Amino acid sequence: MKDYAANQIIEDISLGFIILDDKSRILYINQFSREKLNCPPEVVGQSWPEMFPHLLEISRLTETGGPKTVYFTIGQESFIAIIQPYSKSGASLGYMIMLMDASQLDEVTKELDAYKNLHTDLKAIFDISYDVIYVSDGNGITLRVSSASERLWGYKEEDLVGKSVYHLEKEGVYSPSVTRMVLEKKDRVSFLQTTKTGRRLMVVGTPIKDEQGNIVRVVNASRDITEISQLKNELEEVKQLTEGYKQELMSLRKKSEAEKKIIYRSEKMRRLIELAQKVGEVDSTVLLLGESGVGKEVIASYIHNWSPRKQNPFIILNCGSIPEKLLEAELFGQDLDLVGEREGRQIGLFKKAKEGTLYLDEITEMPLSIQAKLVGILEEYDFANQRTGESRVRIVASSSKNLEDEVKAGRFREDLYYWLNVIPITVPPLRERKDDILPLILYDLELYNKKYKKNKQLSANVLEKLQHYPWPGNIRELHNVIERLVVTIDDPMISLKHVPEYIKNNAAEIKDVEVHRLLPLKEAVEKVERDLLEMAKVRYISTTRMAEALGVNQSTISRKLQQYGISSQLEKEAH
Ligand SMILES: Nc1ncnc2c1ncn2[C@@H]1O[C@H](COP(=O)(O)OP(=O)(O)OP(=O)(O)O)[C@@H](O)[C@H]1O
Repeated sequence: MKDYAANQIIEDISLGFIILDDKSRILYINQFSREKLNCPPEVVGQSWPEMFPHLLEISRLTETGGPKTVYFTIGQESFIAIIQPYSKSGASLGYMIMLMDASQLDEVTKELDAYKNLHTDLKAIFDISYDVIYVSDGNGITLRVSSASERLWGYKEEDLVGKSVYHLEKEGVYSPSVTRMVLEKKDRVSFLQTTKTGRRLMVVGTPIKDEQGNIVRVVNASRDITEISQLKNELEEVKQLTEGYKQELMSLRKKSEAEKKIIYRSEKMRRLIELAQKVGEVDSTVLLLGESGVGKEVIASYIHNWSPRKQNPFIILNCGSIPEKLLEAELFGQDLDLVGEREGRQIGLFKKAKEGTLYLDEITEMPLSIQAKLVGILEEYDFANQRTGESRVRIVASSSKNLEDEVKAGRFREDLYYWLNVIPITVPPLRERKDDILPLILYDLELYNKKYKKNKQLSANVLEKLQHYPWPGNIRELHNVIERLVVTIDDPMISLKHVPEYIKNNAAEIKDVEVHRLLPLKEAVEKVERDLLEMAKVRYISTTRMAEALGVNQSTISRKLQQYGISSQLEKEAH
């Protein structure tokens, strides 16, 4: 084992080992060398330069003395030879040559070349980049800066490399330092920055972390958006101007429409209009409730036109008709990524409505995520208002659903409900203010006659039917029915036969007192009494209930039922 060790190892290892004497004769050559150099069997004692004339390089080196390293190839293989002279007491005794397979080194060399190329490419990118690319280490020491730094900040790469970003920030080279912020936040940071040279930059700083999560590099890219920003501002100004004109036009049109169009005669509506006028004078948030088509939007517009805000925009946003993402963008603004959340918000409708009124129609249709953001804005407004007393957009919201039910069902945020429910106004359905029906019909008849250049009349019977119909779609339905009659009927006089069946059938159900001919008063009163009792009998199960509905006492009902010979069975049940 002992003997084996020294000789055999040298013989067997994958390294070449050759010893030459001072005359360059081969004294020893191991297995690896013999194989790789294709030696003939009798090689020991032969002259190295004669045996291997193709390895002249090595022969020549052996003549020059000191240790040398040579790179050479034989066929497809490449080798490195280290030539080491050996001597004793100053006299040269010969040379030792070590041979190594250089194929592995080839790989390393290739990789090194690839890195060199990559470095050249990166440097080129760095230097031609329009953005400033800024690389620092985990301690904030500047490692590299692209040449755009001179154009954007007025500092060359050599002014910055090697310096701490904390120091450069203090010196005011840039402020704030995005690297510092990334190192503090340990996360990506982006913001807008104006440089000392007046450039507007969009800065994005990204941490590069090692496997343990430690920041090893911070890479920042700062893009010059001065021109874009100027263009954007100009565009925004133009947009605002256009929006302003549009709103002005709209509100002018709306104003005249609203003033013309609020048709009413009922006491309920008179009181509601009075309330709307009072509400118009203050800034409180209004919640308009009522069935679809009752005129909530008309009232909202009336409130706006009655308010000191009437010169400012009245903006309507139907929360149910726009997809969620678009609704969010409409309300709070777009380009959140580009301009940052706060600026983004201000471009939305809240900014557009300025000191006007924002009408949020069908507020219950607003997705919960947007409701949350709206609450945030209302809180901000409230805070700003308390602080500065500054007047902001006034919010009028509407709902045709019962908001409390929506809150209970978890579809509407309770806090938003309280924010909005400051002044609730319920617009009653048309069937609860029948006095308004006739003026509305006559108004529409005139409107559509004019619009379609017709001269239609409605017969007394038709007017009567229409007044007795419950109008589940309220004023919107009434508009549609009158428009359809005016457009589709050829006869100049629209009579009952032209009225849709569903109207006639439903109108009959809620018949009021009808008089078709002159008759003695006593007889008429009796007829009405009988009809009323018949109707009440169908609807109520006891004479007590009937008495309540007809506003008399129960004994009167019993007596009258007897008088007119109407079922006495009911009376018995009632007792
Ligand atoms: N008092 C009124 N006089 C004349 N027209 C009216 C009146 N009230 C409402 N209208 C008209 O009826 C239609 C429906 O009104 P509006 O859109 O204001 O109802 P709404 O309650 O807001 O409906 P929705 O809940 O479906 O949005 C509109 O064309 C409106 O101009």
